[in-house]
Amino acid sequence: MSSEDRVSKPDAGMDAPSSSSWADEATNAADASSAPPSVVAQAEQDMNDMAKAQTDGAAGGDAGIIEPSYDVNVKLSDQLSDLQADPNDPLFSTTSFDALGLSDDILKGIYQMRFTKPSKIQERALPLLLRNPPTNMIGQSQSGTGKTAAFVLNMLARIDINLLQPQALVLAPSRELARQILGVIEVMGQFIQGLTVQAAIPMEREKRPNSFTAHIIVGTPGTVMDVARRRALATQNIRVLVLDEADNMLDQQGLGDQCHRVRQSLPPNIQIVLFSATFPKQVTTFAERFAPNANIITLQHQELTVDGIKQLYLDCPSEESKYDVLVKLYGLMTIGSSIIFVRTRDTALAIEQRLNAEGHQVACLTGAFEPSQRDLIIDAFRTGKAKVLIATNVLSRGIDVQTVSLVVNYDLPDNGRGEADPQVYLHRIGRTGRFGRVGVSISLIHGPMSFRMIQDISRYFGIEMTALPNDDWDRVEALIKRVIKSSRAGSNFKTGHTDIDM
Ligand SMILES: Nc1ncnc2c1ncn2[C@@H]1O[C@H](COP(=O)(O)OP(=O)(O)OP(=O)(O)O)[C@@H](O)[C@H]1O
Repeated sequence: MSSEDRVSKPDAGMDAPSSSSWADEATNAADASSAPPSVVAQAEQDMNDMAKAQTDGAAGGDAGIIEPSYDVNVKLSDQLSDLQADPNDPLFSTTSFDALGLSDDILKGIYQMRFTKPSKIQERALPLLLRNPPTNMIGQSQSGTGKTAAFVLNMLARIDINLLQPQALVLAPSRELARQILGVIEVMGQFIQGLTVQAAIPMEREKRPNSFTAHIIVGTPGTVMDVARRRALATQNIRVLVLDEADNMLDQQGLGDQCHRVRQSLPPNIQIVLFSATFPKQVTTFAERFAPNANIITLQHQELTVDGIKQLYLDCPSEESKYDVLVKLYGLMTIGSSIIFVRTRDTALAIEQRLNAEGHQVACLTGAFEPSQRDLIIDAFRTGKAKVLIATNVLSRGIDVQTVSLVVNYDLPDNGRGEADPQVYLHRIGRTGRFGRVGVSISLIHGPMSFRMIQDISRYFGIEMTALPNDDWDRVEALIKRVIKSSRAGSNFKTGHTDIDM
């Protein structure tokens, strides 16, 4: 397994957790997890309200058009303006981009992307990031709230365009995320004459550059470590280092060692910027050591979930029946785009083959594929050529495809010891509901272990998850369809907190 595969939890050849104890506890779990009628009725009411609000507020007319997410990707919307005017929303801000002291070329890039106002994290982080002398930052905000633009704008503002040397380096945990960030830099920096950006990610031998000389380098830690060691990357003028998904990057079980080695190859007094939606306690100390004396913007667990994402779970009668649920969900999954998260590469391949053999069209992306294959698959997903993607945790973080309206946790994320991994859960479901949009996540559970896991996740974030009825598929389908369809009917922004409050 290459280092770039190690996103949050390795997806390599592990078997799914054994559910042998299920037979004994089946009745309990089924009782405990089948939803009382009032919960289901409440869910139905909420989803009807949400769907109605979406349809009422929809501008209409863009159904079927799918744009690459890093291109011109934000539709101007009155609904978004409403969210950005709500002090309780993570997209709220009182300032404008104009007030941040950015150059005209950078501002043109921002407005070309149709960003009208900063989000909360952008409003709070940017003045601190841009201040001189540069200060380190550890920044946390909910998934899909615009952290990328915050660190990209800081880098663009700090580049000396006349110095043809790498000056800023971004590390991301997967090649897909590194390529996405590179795309954002290119679009945002398109009016800065002479700006160059280069990816340092695993490539087939014949495509590998001999040297990395662009102003901004975006890469995965293993490759960056390698090119720095081979002196193919001149590091002496690098003055900004960004770790996106920083908690994952500093995790000592994963990419931590490589990130530390990259850091050691850079000049001592550089600005270090760490961003993520999650900073679990065990990583905080590492983060503070990695980015000393940083300005810190953090959130409580309870503030982390995005309220535009309707979180559901379905108690399946058997492990095998989870597959049947996928088949039933297929029609809903193709209204927008969907990601099905599984635990292992083997499961991903097995489900892909079975669904395709049965006449459904699905794609699959895991760390087992060749780099060029991975690029083709994610690009097909971004442009809507592939609408349903089965993936391991390799895609759980950072991927921004605005058409994703449904995330399915076929297997719940676990920490390898049979316990839930709330952080990975949060990142996975955060692939939908981006920047004020609505989305649905459905976790398929079976047996007491996964029931306990979903309870632990719900307790961790202080949220109530909604159980779908497991004996009335027509009703489940109608409920989900209304939300997803309305989200494709026009601009799929949520229209206020009450739409989706439980
Ligand atoms: N100020 C803004 N106005 C409108 N749209 C924005 C703004 N800032 C960012 N966006 C859009 O919001 C989406 C989510 O942004 P981004 O991918 O940076 O989120 P994130 O906070 O990094 O999420 P994650 O934690 O999942 O990585 C992107 O499509 C981006 O173009």
